[in-house]
Amino acid sequence: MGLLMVKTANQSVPAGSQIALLSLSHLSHPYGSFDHMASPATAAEEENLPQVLLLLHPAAFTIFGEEHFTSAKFRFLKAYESSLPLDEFLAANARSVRALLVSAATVVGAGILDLLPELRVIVTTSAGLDQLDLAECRRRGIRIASAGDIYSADVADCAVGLLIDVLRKISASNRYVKNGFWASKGDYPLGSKLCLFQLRGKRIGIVGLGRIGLQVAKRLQQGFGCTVSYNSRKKKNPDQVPYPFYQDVRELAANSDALILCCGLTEQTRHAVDKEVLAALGKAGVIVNVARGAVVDEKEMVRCLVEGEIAGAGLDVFEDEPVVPKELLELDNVVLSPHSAVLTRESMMELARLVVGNLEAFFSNEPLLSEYEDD
Ligand SMILES: O=CC(=O)O
Repeated sequence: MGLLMVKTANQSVPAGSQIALLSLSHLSHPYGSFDHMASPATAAEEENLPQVLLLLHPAAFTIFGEEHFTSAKFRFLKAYESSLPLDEFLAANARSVRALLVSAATVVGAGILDLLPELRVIVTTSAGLDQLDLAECRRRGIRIASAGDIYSADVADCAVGLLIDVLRKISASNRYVKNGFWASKGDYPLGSKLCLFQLRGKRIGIVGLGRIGLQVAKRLQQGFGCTVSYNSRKKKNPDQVPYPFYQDVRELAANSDALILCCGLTEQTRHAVDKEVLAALGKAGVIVNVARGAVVDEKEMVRCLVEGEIAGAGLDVFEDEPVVPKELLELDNVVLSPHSAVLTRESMMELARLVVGNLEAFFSNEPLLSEYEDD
């Protein structure tokens, strides 16, 4: 058994016998010390450890520091260290791998799973699971451990930050001052298009009231005096979640000043925010997306922003990352971040612990720490 490391996204990846698939693209920062990690086994001991197949961007993993993922209970099988194409590597080296470590950028479909017949667990560094073929995993009895709740507060903070920035034009004003325009052109222009909006009292529509959505709701209601409504797969128990529920995203948009997208990407939520929803949100409406780019029909959203059919957008995610529609780069009513809502030093440190903890639990036949369960 073992962990297999595989390259992701635009990179070719070799395949093997014991692989954990992981794309640690969001671990590429210095995150400090990891005193919690077990001391590495000796070379001889390590040879006998189960392998975890690691499918990830090798540079990201190296920069993050492999030492943070050390365990006396497993070792990584790094597909990217092989010159073989991924499928050949997997076929030759990973057939007995039972655990796979991946990230949000590592697409795992039936093709890869076919090459890993012994695979029993996928540990992903992501909260979202849209990169995994969940139905295939279920069918094959492969368990999944995600980042669970680790990022929720950070993503909620980011969503609120993006909303405030769009309404108050913080980034745009920052550019204005730094470009020397305050001195050369006078006060920041507050014409009809560039006006600043108040956050207090705004009607917030949250799409996806899970762990992240609930934290966004709490921040905006309790901290900023906003009213909150939501759309979700199912209506929540009103005793626990008192916010008004809208079954239809279009109706939610029609009753909101800002729509904040916090849902997972599924066949049901793909392009859930379409032309009609954007029209319902209207000229004074703002979109904030910390979910997945494809939850919005991006082309339509860009058109609405350019033509002033919605007021602004705060976007951490895009349909074709890292490609960002060039029209958005010009707009002062649009604030962009590079899918970095989860990236804090603290959450990355917690993530390393969780990843190692999940894999150790798996190899010790103990319950996973953050197992995903279908509902
Ligand atoms: O977007 C990031 C994640 O799903 O973890």
